[in-house]
Amino acid sequence: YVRKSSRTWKLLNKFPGDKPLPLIGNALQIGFNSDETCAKLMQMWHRHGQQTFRVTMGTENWVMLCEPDDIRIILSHPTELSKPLERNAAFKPFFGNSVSTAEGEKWKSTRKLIVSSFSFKTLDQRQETINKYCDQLAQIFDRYKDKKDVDLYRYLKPFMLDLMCDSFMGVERNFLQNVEHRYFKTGKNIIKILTNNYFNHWRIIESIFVWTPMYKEMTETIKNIRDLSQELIYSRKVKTHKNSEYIDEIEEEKKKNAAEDLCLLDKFLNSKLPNGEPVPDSQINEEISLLCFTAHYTTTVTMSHALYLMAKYPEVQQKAYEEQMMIFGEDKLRKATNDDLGKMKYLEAVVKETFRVLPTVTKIGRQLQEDLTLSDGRVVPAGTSVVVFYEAMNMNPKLFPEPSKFDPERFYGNPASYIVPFSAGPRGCLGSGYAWMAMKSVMSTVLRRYKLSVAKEPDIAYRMLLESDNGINLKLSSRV
Ligand code: HEM
Repeated sequence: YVRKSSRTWKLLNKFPGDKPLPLIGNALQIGFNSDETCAKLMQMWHRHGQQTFRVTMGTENWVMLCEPDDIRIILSHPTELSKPLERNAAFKPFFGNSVSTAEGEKWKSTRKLIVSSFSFKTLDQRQETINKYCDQLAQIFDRYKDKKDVDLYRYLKPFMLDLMCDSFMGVERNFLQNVEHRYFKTGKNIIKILTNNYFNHWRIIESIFVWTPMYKEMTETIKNIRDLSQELIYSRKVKTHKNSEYIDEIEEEKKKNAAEDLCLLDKFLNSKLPNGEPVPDSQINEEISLLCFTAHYTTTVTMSHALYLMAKYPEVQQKAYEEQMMIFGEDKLRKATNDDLGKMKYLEAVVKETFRVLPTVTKIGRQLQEDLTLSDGRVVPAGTSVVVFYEAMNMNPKLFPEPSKFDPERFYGNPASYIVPFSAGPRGCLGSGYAWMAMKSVMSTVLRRYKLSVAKEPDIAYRMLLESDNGINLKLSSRV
């Protein structure tokens, strides 16, 4: 009765949705297996007429936004920047109060510190490092060509982590030569644990959770991620403070790049707290752990899925290959320049269509501080979580006719698009430009050298990030 008569409920009731039960809300409809939650939410979307709908998770109310105009309103909002409570509770054990969770001054200053490492001028200089690791990747893939299947995740995760360490942390780690490293073994469970944390509210009750095997698994996983960050911090400190040769090198580099220092980790190490004290290593560790993990994971799964879809649809692969041949001509093995990447318009359309059918980030959200008016005049009350429900928007036949068809032509030569895979606005992704560079460079390297076919269908799981539980297994046949 209290719920029904409240102002909040009267406003929420303007959105279609299943009737929530006291205390548990819509838990019965959502189920208790978080791997099935996304599918259950999609069923709700269909059941309620493929439009924005409401869900109650325990005592929390969510409005699942599926209309592009409303998604634009929330993502471009200048002050509604807080992430949902359950999302932050899920992320904090892993990444503390780092940039993607922080709010207010802490968030602003960290974002400002990171952002200059991603300026266009800086990105240009990073292509050389990307090419260095693309060469190593091709040497590894050559061992598989015309012989056995290769799981792309197995090599693209270390590839991306090498790039993150070398390009942004100033430390060469050579994970591509050590793909069995424990970071990847435990790292593959992280998205599952985060998703369980997000949807299984009982985990917030620490006095119960700490006694479960899931808690032990989570703490071991966190330790592995944090250990790597600590190692990077230590290595960089040794390099910069103990080795005068490096100091000279860095000073030289700084002069060359003026305000745009290339090494993001140095910026963290040299930054100060509001009271003038140096930022403690534990806080830097949270930022490095977040950046290294999320950046390598999102980029890996996206490019692996795009390559898988090209293997599955040979006519798409052929068109992407022809585009590569137009750009590189006879010199098939030339290193890609930034100019070349800019010309890969069809490949770009393939990745956008991949984002649509297999959205890497499946949901993002904001916890409303004030009432929010949507494009049709309905008001979402303060305190509600508004969730950008990518899977539903991307499958809406009004926006994308024949939505289950994989058709990159939708995006080819058509810059206007409803998909926002990197989010947008004040809290949008800081690494999108870099991710595009890395993805296009890898896909260009692969497409020019090998003809791809599917070796095993992936076992796709819709979690906070979409991933395949059995990797992405392809056959590579020689093209050169
Ligand atoms: C295909 C790859 C990637 C995808 C799909 C992706 C997507 C996203 C999304 C959806 C957000 C959430 C924004 C929000 O809640 O509104 C985000 C945030 C962020 N991303 Fe990415 N990302 C990718 C790669 C990267 C890379 C390579 C980096 C860094 C090198 C990066 C750094 C960040 C940071 C720092 C934030 C937090 C921004 C903030 O809260 O202010 N991302 N990304």
